Amino acid sequence: MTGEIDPIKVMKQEVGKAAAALVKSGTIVGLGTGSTTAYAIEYLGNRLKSGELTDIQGIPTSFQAEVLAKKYGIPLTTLDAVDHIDIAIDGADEVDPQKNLIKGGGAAHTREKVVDALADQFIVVVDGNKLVDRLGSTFLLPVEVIPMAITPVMRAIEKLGGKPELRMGVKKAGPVITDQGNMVIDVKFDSIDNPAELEKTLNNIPGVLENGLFVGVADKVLIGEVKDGQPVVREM
Ligand SMILES: O=C(CO)[C@H](O)[C@H](O)COP(=O)(O)O
Repeated sequence: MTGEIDPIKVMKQEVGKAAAALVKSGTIVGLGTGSTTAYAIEYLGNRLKSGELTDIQGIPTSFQAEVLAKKYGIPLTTLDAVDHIDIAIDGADEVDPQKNLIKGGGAAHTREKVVDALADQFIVVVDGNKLVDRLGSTFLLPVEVIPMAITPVMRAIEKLGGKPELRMGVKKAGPVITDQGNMVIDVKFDSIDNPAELEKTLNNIPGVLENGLFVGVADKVLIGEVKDGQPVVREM
C-alpha cells in the first residue's frame, strides 16, 4: 500500500457523483453497468439513505447493476411495470464529438441500449480518457451473438472489413457469456466512417442480437478530469 491517489478512480467517482446528483425524487432511473456507473449507484444509495432523495425506482441494465442497487438500497422495478424511464446513467468505452458511443466493455450493451434509449434523459459518465475523434480508434466494437450463429456471423463481419475475435473469459475457461446467455465478438474496424449505418448493418446480420454502437442516444455527457491536481467534472 503506497497510499497514492489513483486519478482514474477519482475521475470516475466524481463524475458518478455528479450524475447521481441530477436524479430527482419520485423518478424511475436506468442503472447502467461498469465501474463508473457503480459510483453513481453508490451515491444514489447514499442520497436515499440520507433522506435527501426519496421514492426512486431503478431499472438495472445488468446483473452487476442489480447486485449494486440491492447493496445500496435502491428499490428496483422492471420495464413491464413502468411506462417510462425518467433518467438513465451509464458509462461508455468511447465517446465521439457528436456524443455517439461505443459501449459493451462489460458485455451489457444489449440491455443498456434498451434502457438508455427508453430514458427521457440519458446521461453518459466517462473519464477524459474515453474521448475520441472517431469511434473505433481505441476500443474494439462489441457485438452480442447467439451461440449457434458465432461462425457465420464472424464470416459476415469479415466480409464487411472487420476483424472479429471471440471475447474470452477472465478467471473462466472459454468465452464470456452475457446476462442473456449469448457470446460477444469484439471487432476491429480500420475506420468507422458512418456509425449509424454500421450499427444497422451489423444488427441486420442473422444471429446478431445487438452491437455496441449507440448513435444519437446520449443527451448529456459528463466528463471527469483532473486539472492542476484537482478533480473536475465538465459537460461535453
Ligand atoms: O458499456 C459498458 C458495459 O457493457 C460500460 O458502461 C463501459 O464498458 C464503461 O465501463 P467503465 O465505466 O468500467 O469504464
